[in-house]
Amino acid sequence: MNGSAFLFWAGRGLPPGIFDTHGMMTRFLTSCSMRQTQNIYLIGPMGAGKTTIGRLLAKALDVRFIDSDREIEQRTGVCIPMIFEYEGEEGFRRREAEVLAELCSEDRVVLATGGGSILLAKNRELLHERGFVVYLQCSVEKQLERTHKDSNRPLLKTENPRVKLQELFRVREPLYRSLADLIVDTGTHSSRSAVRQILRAYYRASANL
Ligand SMILES: Nc1ncnc2c1ncn2[C@@H]1O[C@H](COP(=O)(O)OP(=O)(O)OP(=O)(O)O)[C@@H](O)[C@H]1O
Ligand SMILES: O=C(O)C1=C[C@@H](O)[C@@H](O)[C@H](O)C1
Ligand SMILES: [Mg+2]
Repeated sequence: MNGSAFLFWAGRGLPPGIFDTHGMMTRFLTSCSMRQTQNIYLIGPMGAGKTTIGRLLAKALDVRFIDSDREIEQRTGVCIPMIFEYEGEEGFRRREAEVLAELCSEDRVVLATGGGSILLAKNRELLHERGFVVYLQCSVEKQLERTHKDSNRPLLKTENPRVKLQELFRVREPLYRSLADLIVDTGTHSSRSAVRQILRAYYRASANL
């Protein structure tokens, strides 16, 4: 293992319980093993659990958690639906790319990205370069279940959110997959179980360097 501290928990040993992975399915892609990184970036569709799992993961690693959607809201002082209303999706994507570029310059962070952040090639490149990328995956049915009470997702303010989510899935799923160092199904696993899978795979990837 390279002596420079590229592991969050370098020198501290493994976080307790991360091998406690009974019954979990992990698809581990080794492409990241050539890159040194101190960051974990969560990608995936709305309601997949990026914010929820990201918080838990950062806590387990004792590193900073950043949610790019919240960061955009804090910087602009308005909520995401309002940005969509005044500047359209294009305006939002511009802001998102700016914020992402800044957040990707940080080290030792767990970053929950916006569901559409992978649409721009420059964002995908940055995420790939600077972090261990985890695709949190779940079915459209699960997404609907998890998002139906929340009005903070402008793309779902439509007559038929199911159709919208299916359309987004068709376009985005190949992009999420192509970028992922690890894919975790949050539809069938609890948040805590997802965190354990991520820690285990990240540790393995780092140990392969
Ligand atoms: N296994 C699970 N993993 C993650 N979240 C879950 C799980 N089961 C239920 N949830 C719930 O799903 C809801 C949506 O999760 P969350 O807001 O973290 O998704 P998100 O990916 O950040 O969505 P968005 O892209 O819209 O910000 C939360 O209320 C969370 O508690
Ligand atoms: O899937 C999307 O395009 C979005 C997901 C959210 O995280 C927000 O970034 C915004 O609502 C757009
Ligand atoms: Mg979120």
